[in-house]
Amino acid sequence: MARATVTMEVGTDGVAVITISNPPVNALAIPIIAGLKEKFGEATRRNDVKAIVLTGKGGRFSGGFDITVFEKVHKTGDLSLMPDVSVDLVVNLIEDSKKPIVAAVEGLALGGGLELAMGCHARVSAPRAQLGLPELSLGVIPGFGGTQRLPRLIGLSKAVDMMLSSKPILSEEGKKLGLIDSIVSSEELLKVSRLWALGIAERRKPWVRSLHRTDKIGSLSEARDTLKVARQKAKKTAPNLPQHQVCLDVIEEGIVHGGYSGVLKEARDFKKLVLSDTSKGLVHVFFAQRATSKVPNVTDIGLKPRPIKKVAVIGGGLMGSGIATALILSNISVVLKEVNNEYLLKGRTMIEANVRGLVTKGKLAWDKADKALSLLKGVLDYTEFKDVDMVIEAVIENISLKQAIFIEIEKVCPSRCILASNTSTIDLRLVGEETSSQDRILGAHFFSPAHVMPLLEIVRTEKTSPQVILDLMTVGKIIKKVPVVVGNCTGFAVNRTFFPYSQGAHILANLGVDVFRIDRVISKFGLPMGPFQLQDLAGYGVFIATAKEFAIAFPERTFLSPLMELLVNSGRNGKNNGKGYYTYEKGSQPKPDLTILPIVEESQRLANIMPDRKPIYVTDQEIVEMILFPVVNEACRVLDEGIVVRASDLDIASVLGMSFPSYRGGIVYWADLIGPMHVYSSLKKWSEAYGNFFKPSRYLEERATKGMLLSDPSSSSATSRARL
Ligand SMILES: C[C@H](O)CC(=O)SCCNC(=O)CCNC(=O)[C@H](O)C(C)(C)COP(=O)(O)OP(=O)(O)OC[C@H]1O[C@@H](n2cnc3c(N)ncnc32)[C@H](O)[C@@H]1OP(=O)(O)O
Repeated sequence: MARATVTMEVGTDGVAVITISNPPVNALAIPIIAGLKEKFGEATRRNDVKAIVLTGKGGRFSGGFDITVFEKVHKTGDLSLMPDVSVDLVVNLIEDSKKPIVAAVEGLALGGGLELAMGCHARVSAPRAQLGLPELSLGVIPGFGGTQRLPRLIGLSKAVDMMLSSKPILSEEGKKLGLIDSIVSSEELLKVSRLWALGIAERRKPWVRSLHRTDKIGSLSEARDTLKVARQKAKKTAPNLPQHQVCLDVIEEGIVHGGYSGVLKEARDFKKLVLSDTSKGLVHVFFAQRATSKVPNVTDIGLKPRPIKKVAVIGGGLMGSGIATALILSNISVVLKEVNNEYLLKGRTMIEANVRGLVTKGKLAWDKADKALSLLKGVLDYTEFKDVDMVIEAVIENISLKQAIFIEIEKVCPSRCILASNTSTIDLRLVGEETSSQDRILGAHFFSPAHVMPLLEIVRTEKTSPQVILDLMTVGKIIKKVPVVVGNCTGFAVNRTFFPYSQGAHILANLGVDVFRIDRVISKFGLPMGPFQLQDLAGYGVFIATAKEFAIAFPERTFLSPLMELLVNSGRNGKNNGKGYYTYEKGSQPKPDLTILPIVEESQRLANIMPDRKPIYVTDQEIVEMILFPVVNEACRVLDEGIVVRASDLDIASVLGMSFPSYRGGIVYWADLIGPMHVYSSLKKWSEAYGNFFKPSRYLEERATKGMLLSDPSSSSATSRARL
């Protein structure tokens, strides 16, 4: 591994260039911070140095403070691992330096990286550098003075927006806003930055200390109004995220009592937030997402991904058209195959609507939309398949139809072509059973809407070759998905793990708990909607079909709720026909439909699971746990069976595929934080009262009783509980 170093070279012009080197993103690791303190100290003392330029090696300024240090703090609880950077380095050694310092920015300056740059007296940037303060997405606030300097450089409103959204801007926008002083080509970056620094030393250019500026902040009352609006918005959009309100409070402190006072409060509050569960969860998700790229015996055996330029999608329904949209948006040619012109037209219309929708939302430029659509070709036969690199079959969930398609595509596609199925339920061994191409067959399980949802579950069988898995992982990344490689089983990793989610909700409803209360409690926990509203959205057909599938695979733990069929019989089909648990009218929020209550009562009568025929009493916390602990239990079985490479893959899959709140770290992480023993003993109690659906799995029982975490690798010992 390359060493983290800070170097300094002093030129004959009297400019010291201090360079951060810590590949791949020049993260500000502890040795880098120590190195910066040392070099800035030295440059300040040396008589031959007139001015200083700060830059990053390898075309990237810095990706910010080293997030692995947060991880260490989370594991140990030891805050002393956090170095004092904000005052010691950024205020004392950089901003208050007697020698001018210019940041030469290229590639990216994020978090602490941008904060260092803002402490400098000017910033020169190469084109299209990413500038941002994404700390809130890690559960903290900017901690090197960013909450104070960004508003002073670009104005309060835009600064609040950048911090609360965690989204970066490009240097071109930064120039317009005043964050960047000049944009020059990469080749000229250092030369211009040196001249700029000398220009400041010779008083030809302004010597600006950002923390002392007030001109962009406006009056106190204007600032308070802006912050009030931001607070109200954050309460609605991020109700469970304390860092949003803290960030606004810290900004306000600086506006009322001055930048330095703001910097001090920032440092204090930053340290409190680092230890929060929110930060633990979000930092875990950051690394969990990156870990999915590492698949043993696939990504570590020297294989190179093969280029995938042309993909055939079979089936232009909701999934097929979404998948085709994702591909063409990333410059991959698509042949869309349907069985007749009518269906083909429908598919094409959906794809066009997807693409135009992005344009309307301002997420895609018109010319890019046209370019993407020009990559789509509709066909009714297999002629075009002769030179495709990959096929993704996305027809209805019918085994014999899929088998027939795979026999056909094996014949017409080149022998190197990857044969993927988007099935969400069917065993992939069956899909390719009658072909002799099982080494190139795998699942490409997208989540609906496929051009929006970020997860791609890649399902391999024992026969799928590592090369084919690597190729699909690479395509997944090209089309901006997060590919997670999983094993083959009913429902694969995500649907299998979350199957008990709606089952648990139905058990509670049949035990007499109000369905609308269940939805409210689950939304408050952080899922975008409750289980019943989700059923309305997905349509009851999907629910009934998957319940049947799981009832066959896992009969001992499937609860057959009469409710769904009663709803269908009463003419309801959820959002599809505007009538479900809720009523749906265009332009307004779904409203609870109280006329379903007699239907729920009928279901309760038929299910007959209430003890003494009386509704049970549960707290809100019990509702969350009775719905989500069975999910944890199934996750344990998935781990036990080796369906995922590592526990954190299930975390990322739950966050990206099921919208489990990222700030809770994913389903397994959340359970580990609560404690496996509590999960186990609760399930055991409920299984005794309400049956096998809740029965703890062997894996959960073993881990809980041995004091291990659910995420511990099999060989870990009880001592690892101290990790959380
Ligand atoms: C006190 C301060 O205010 C607090 C902070 O600064 S907190 C940090 C703020 N910075 C961030 O949040 C940026 C986080 N990083 C990113 O968003 C992205 O990594 C990036 C945009 C910089 C680069 O993206 P990309 O090129 O796709 O590479 P990506 O795979 O994400 O990262 C490459 C490697 O660098 C690591 N990395 C990236 N940023 C890191 C950081 N700030 N600290 C430690 N490691 C980091 C990743 O974990 C990954 O490691 P791996 O190869 O072992 O898996």
